[in-house]
Amino acid sequence: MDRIFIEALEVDTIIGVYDWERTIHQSLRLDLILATDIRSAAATDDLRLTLDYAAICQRIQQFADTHDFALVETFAERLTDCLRNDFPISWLRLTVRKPGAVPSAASVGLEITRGTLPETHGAPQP
Ligand SMILES: Nc1nc2c(c(=O)[nH]1)N=C([C@H](O)[C@@H](O)CO)CN2
Repeated sequence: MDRIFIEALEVDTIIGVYDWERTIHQSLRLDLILATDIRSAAATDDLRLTLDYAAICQRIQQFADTHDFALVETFAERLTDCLRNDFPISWLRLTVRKPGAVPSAASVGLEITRGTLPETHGAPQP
């Protein structure tokens, strides 16, 4: 299975559990890996036959603009549902980082993996 990736996408949103976080916008930094089969798009040179990473980035910022959550967990899970609903994504790995949330840490956040990899019959891959 081939994979399309998006690295270090910065999105602004309202996110956080504390009262002061409910009144400001903060940046999240996202990495995505999206499983797909690029062969038909490559054979025909046709964007419609692959996952359009620009359209996916645009959808992510639109999602961030129209939702506000307390937890990065909720943001990640709901964004994943949204992307899998709007694009033909059978499997994805999403990393969400919240820069500056813990000043003494280089980074905090989470990574989730959802869906199945067709050619591996659902077995997880690194
Ligand atoms: N597992 C999580 N822990 C924490 C979260 C979170 O979203 N998931 N959020 C916060 C605060 O909002 C923090 O980012 C503010 O600095 C604390 N812990």
